[in-house]
Amino acid sequence: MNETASNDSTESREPNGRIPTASQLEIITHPCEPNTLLKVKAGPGSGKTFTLAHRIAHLIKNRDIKPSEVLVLSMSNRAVNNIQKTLAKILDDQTIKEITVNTFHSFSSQLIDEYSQFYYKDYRHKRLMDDISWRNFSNIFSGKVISLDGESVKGSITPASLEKVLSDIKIGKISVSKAASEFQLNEAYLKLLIEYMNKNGFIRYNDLIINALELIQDSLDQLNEVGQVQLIPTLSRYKVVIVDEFQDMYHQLLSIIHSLVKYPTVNNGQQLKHLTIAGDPNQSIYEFLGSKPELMDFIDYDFPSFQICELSINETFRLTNEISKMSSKIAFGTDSNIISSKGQGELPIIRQHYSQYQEYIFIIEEIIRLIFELGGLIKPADCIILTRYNKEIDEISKIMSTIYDLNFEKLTSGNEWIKTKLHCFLDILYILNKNAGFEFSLLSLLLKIDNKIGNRGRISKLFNEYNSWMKNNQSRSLEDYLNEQLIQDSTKNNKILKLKQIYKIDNQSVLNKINSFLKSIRDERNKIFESYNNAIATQDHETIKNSITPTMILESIFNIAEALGILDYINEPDSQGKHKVQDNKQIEKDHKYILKRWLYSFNSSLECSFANYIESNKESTFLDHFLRNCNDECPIGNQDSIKLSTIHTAKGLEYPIVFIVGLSKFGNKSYWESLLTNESNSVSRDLSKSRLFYVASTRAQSVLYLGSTKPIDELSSEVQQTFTNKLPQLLDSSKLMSNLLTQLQRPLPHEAKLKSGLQSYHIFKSRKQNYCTSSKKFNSIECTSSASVWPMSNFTIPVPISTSSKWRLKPCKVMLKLLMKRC
Ligand SMILES: Nc1ncnc2c1ncn2[C@@H]1O[C@H](COP(=O)(O)OP(=O)(O)OP(=O)(O)O)[C@@H](O)[C@H]1O
Repeated sequence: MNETASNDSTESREPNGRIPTASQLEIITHPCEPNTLLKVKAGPGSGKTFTLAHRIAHLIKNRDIKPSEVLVLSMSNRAVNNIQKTLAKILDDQTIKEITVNTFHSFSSQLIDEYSQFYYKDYRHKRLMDDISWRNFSNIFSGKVISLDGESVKGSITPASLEKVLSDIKIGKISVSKAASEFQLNEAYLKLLIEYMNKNGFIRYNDLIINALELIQDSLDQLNEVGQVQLIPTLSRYKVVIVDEFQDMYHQLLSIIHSLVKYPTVNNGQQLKHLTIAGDPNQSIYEFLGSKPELMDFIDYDFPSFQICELSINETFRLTNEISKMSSKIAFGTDSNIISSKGQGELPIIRQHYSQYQEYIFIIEEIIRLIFELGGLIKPADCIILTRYNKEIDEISKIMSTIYDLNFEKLTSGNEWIKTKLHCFLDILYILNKNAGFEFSLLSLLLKIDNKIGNRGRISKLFNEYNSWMKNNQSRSLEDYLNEQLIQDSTKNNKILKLKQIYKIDNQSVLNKINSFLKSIRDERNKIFESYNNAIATQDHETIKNSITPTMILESIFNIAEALGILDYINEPDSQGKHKVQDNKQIEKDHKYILKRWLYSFNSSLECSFANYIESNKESTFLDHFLRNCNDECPIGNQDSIKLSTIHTAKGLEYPIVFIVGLSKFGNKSYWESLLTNESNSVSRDLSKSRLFYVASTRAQSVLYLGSTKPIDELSSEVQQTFTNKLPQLLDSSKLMSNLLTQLQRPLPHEAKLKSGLQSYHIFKSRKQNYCTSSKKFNSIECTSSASVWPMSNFTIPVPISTSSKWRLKPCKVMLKLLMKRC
């Protein structure tokens, strides 16, 4: 069914033809008076994001709302991108630029950056502490004697507890003195650490929301005290606040929505802003952060004086009837009341597997079959594999690279490399650019090059010495201190050198590393800024923008990392825990595959950020831009790679072909087993698991696969009615084919292409068979079929990893090769 409203809908029509339906149109055209709340509850694929984008356009075109008066917030960058993509189809570029569409965290971050200086005299530019920076901080400051501003105090606490203490103090859960007594800590030590963090502008990701809330409150307090308008201009400008993915809200985000809606609006008297929220309670999967499906109802209590209207959309544009029906039945035991605009498809597929490894192989080879058999109609990027944990993604990606040499891409909520060992690249760049808090980056890197027992104690000593030196050398940096010490060392007047005393281990080797590291920093800084200054002299905007490029940054990072001696650290696998006896060579190999993925992630992050930088009007260097935005700017994937994602990360996305990994590492049971057997009834159902399954299964546009440990006839009658265990024969199923073709908007390849695809698939199968039955080494065989037209043309037949020379190269060379290749 495609119930399309005729009159007003023509005005909301997109140039390429998507027209809002009647229920969508009711939401789009709903008024946006002050003191009103519009709640949109709708299921997966009903077009909530699509409808919100059209509503924004409608309010601007027909309701006298200026683009700059609209604030749109969501949880994830992906949701923000989706809204912007739809807006781009219906509004012009200039209008879109004036609308604020952002994630809660990024919005808060910009608010703090832009306005804190007006409200706090001694405000320092902030440095966002991601998880790894925070761990480094805890490692450096969690023990021994710390001396800050001349005071030396003793502290002794584990890094994990320190992290907890500081977070709890920050959110006001505990006072400093109470925390000190509870954790048996020196109160002065704790105070000094907090002061140090504030002085350097250190801020945790979650603190962004708290700080923004504080800023909003402080601006209102000033207004009350001073009695004159001291409002934050952006906030007082908004008249309409729109929140997508509302089912994911948790306490802090609700507080900020509350403050924003209640923030005074210029020329609007006492009236509060209009609020539109959209979400699906059945897709609430962030319980661990505090989100609850009921929040969509509880919001009414936050705005008692508001006129509230609730609307819904009962159709889905993503799911086939079969997938929609199965999802509701298996997840919640209910019939779906959603009508599919796509009509009939084929039943989802459930397959029995005997081990997790076997399931992974099945998935990969099924993707290969689908791509080959349809002559390249299906691209690798049309397929996504959904897992519960990142660990499973690592295992699948390892098999994909080692056995099949396939391209894959892991979807992450931010850029993956930031959460890995490559985080040290970020530290290098902070130092290179002398960003706020860069002395902390220096300490973090020093902790890595001196990796012997006692390194935390040595770093504390170094930090204390630097602080005493600072008494006579105000405002000079740790880098200056180290340089001064090393110059004295080279003049051999070194008996009294503090640095030498601290690093007396290792015959000078740490000192040498520090020395060459600092030199390389100076050299690379000169190179980069010389290029920038030369460009400034030309006064040509283009030349200035291109004066610091991703390639230059990569080269600098590489040179500095080499001088720092940090490549060993990057190339070394993480420790596997004492109890696991594992083959060391295997661990090393595994690490190299993962490292390859991280490097791609870093490289694409640079590329993506550079593209945004070139488009932006802001005056800054690319290095500045990258350091400010690398947490938020995530590259959009390419067509040649199969997608891998946890279910949480894939929320809000849709793919033609979806595989849900069924088997779990622990025990022989499928994680979903309670949903698939008669075990679960409406009373015993684990609703968090149900919602997670629902989110996973409703990502599928055409074909859905699920793994199980049991054969279909041993599963519940619901499973038997809503699934099949037969693999889809795409060319023989007209329903599935027409569904896929409409979905993909690509023509069916010619007969010849289909034929050669089939041929290639047979070659793949038979060579794989030979490989499996032969115990001899098998050399890499390129697929020599004439079908060189589709993306898998240079697909490599299984190669035992020992025969691959790719990773025998020196790791640093590999790194450089990979990094440069993509630039
Ligand atoms: N009126 C329409 N006509 C055609 N396609 C539509 C229409 N409305 C939405 N769609 C399409 O339906 C798909 C799902 O839309 P959208 O992502 O906005 O759904 P959603 O409700 O936000 O889903 P989820 O809750 O799963 O995140 C998109 O591909 C979108 O383009």
